Amino acid sequence: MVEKRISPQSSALIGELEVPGDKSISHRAVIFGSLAKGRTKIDHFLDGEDCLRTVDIFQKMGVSIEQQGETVVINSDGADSLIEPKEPLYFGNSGTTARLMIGLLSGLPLFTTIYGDASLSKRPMDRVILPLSDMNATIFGRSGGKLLPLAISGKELQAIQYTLPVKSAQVKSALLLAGLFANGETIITEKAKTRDHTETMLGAFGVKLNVDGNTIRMDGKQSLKPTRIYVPGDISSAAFFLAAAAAKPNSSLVIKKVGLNPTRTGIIDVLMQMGAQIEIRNEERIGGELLGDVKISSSSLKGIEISGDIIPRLIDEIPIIALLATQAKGKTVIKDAEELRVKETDRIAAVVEVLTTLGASVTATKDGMIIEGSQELTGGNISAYNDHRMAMMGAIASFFTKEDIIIDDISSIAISYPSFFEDLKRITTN
Ligand SMILES: O=C(O)C1=C[C@@H](OP(=O)(O)O)[C@@H](O)[C@H](O)C1
Ligand SMILES: C=C(OP(=O)(O)O)C(=O)O
Repeated sequence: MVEKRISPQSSALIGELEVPGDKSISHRAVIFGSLAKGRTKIDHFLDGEDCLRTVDIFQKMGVSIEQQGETVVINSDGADSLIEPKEPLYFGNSGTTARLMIGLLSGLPLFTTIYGDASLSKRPMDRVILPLSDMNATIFGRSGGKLLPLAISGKELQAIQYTLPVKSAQVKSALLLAGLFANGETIITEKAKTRDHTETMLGAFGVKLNVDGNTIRMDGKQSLKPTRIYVPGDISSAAFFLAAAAAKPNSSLVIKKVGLNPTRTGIIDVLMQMGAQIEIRNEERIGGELLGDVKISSSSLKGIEISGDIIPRLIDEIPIIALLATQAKGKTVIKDAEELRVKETDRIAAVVEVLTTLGASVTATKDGMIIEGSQELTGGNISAYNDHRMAMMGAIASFFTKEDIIIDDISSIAISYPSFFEDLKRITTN
């Protein structure tokens, strides 16, 4: 446990910053690089705990991966060369590693057992196991096959046509990874578009797939060709500073080379709708992914309703959006976000608890929350619930409190943003 006391921050957020690489893209780069025969180099990789779990798993299956900070070099003999790990594979806190790897391991001729930390062991895995079972996968798990630990007896799978009942890029990606090694054509339809990094990166690794609206079609038995990947800055990490700068008077901040994939920019749309001043500059596309510089200046903000198809485009940003809403004029209503209940912690309950402790008026609903605006925040003892996004939201709250904030444990921040406090220091003056 690493407790942290943060005094009220009077400084505005000023300057330029590049945030670490995108977590979702970093995971996928390691997975696809390990499946491709040859050398894949990844630049601006996220050196965070979740992505290091994915690296470790492929090393345990015999892939040569050299990782030094933000540079990763993978030399693989391809998917056929992966060896059966002698020990159970540990997925730590990472839902993305778990869901994607369950999909992949189901279709490879290996027996594996997998487990995670206390948080991951509570998160639902049946959302991937059920469609994989339809593909003929053999997976056994705790709690009637719903929870980790799992045992997977990988084998040849049969492609399926599937409409995702949950709006989840992890489920979509798990099925695409299983589909890569299956017989036949995998057809996946989503009700709302979720992050499409898997589809984009499969294309960069030479896999042929067809995306038509919300439907993806991909033939199985395709092989991947190695490539070079540049990982854009993680907009989900940038979101903490963008939100702080939007509301803290006299702020002017530029986040450079941040990922601007439209399936991830719900936070930019929300900030604009709330009245933030935002400019996007220097847009470019690398490896199919859009990135650019985002300039934000403080302004007076208003509360809005956030619901429907935008939710998957900002799902991980809801804790920081909720904090921001306490500083806007009027009410903010968040709906259709029941997925928050099955993240690292129940993020609806956690956000409401933390903001209430800080003196805000927030009500939980079954699929979101209602946040009153123009709230003066006090300070006090809060829990991070062992959840990186809750810990960073708590730290940013110090820009708006009158008293110190004491966060029970900030160690989870290393999951997605190990240099969070150093970066925060660079853009503030106190
Ligand atoms: O595919 C991914 O990389 C992710 C998808 C989202 O989860 P769901 O697929 O559960 O919505 C997101 O919350 C998570 O941080 C990363
Ligand atoms: C939900 C998250 O990640 P994961 O599902 O990979 O644990 C997150 O990073 O906010």
